[in-house]
Amino acid sequence: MSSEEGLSSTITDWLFINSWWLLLPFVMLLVVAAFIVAFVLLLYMISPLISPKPLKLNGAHVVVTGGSSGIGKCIAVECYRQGAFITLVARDEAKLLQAKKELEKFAINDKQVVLCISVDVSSEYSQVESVIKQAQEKLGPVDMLVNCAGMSISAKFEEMDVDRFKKLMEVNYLGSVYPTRAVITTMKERRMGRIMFVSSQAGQIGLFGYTAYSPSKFALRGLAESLQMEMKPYNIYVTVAYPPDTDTPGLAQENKTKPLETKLISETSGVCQPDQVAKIIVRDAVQGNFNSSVGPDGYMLSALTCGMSPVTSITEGLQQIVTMGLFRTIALFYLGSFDSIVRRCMIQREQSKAADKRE
Ligand SMILES: NC(=O)C1=CN([C@@H]2O[C@H](COP(=O)(O)OP(=O)(O)OC[C@H]3O[C@@H](n4cnc5c(N)ncnc54)[C@H](OP(=O)(O)O)[C@@H]3O)[C@@H](O)[C@H]2O)C=CC1
Ligand SMILES: CCCCCCCCCCCCCCCC(=O)[C@@H](N)CO
Repeated sequence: MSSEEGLSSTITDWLFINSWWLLLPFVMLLVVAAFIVAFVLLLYMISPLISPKPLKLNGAHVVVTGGSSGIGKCIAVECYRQGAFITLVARDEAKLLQAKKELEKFAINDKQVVLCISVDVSSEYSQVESVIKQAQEKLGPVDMLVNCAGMSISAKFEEMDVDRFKKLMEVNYLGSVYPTRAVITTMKERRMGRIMFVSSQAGQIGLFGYTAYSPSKFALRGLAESLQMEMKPYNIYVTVAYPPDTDTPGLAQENKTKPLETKLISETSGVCQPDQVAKIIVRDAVQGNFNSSVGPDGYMLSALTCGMSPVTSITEGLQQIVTMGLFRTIALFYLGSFDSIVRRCMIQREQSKAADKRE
């Protein structure tokens, strides 16, 4: 007797039946059930991975807060070049008009319009709501909102003016909540739209000098994740962008007071040009990608910090699964080098203080 016959006779003995083939229907049922379970599991895994339909920028109405300078201006240019109608939002009217002039050089047809609105996005919700209403009356419902208005202050925690913590939260976080709140009802009704939040690499890792800035950028991620879960059934897609240092008036301003440690640590991922950053951000927003990063460091940081954030393509999900352990290993080296920068700067400061005393 072969071992197989031996096994089937043991099972049939145990079940008190005399022929193994009587088990066949049960075995088949089991196999079918297993297939159904596997299929349902696969559907669950695949369903969040289905990519949204890209947004057509030609003829779309795009609102860009912080659109009068730096990254925001370049995002506006990028959308305008693809045929969009643009509303620029910022406080300084002269800068807005200047940006409008620059944008208009890139028109691709004579119907395109650039509207300028002067408002502080962080002051009063009612004000923001009323200017968005004006913009919608003039250029139609908003198809894409880019929340780019923001500012950065870097300093050591104990040297940061206490009111700056509140200020950065107001401008960077609430200044993104208000415009979003003002456009979302119409987007839901139309069952379409894109919301973009411009965070920062400093919204993925906390760094020396960014105790006030980083939290305001981390907050955007929490907002974006929650909002995306609410908005997905309405075909509204949320994107969070995490740019590295980018050559803008905002960065020049920040550099005036930046601690040496922050400077040295930030140099790790270099300085990008705003038009390149804007191209990547606009491409990701059009595709409805939840995550938008720039450069190899940006790619690693995003894979490493993906957590429970939504996935928008099968390749993105697979890449995260495969690379996470490797990137964590690399990250440990980065963290080691940041620690050593901080230690070296501290020793240097103490030495120069001691030398000053001796003189
Ligand atoms: N440059 C960089 O290195 C990086 C920047 N970022 C983020 O990108 C965004 C843009 O940065 P960047 O281009 O450097 O900045 P800029 O300082 O060059 O531009 C900031 C824009 O936001 C507007 N703005 C600022 N505060 C307000 C407000 N309260 N209400 C309305 N508009 C406002 C400004 O106009 P006005 O002053 O007239 O209101 C301006 O148009 C920021 O959110 C920043 O945190 C992220 C990563 C890197
Ligand atoms: C595998 C792990 C890779 C880790 C890479 C780490 C790179 C750290 C560099 C951080 C740079 C922070 C830029 C902040 C820019 C900003 O928002 C302000 N300039 C705004 O003005």
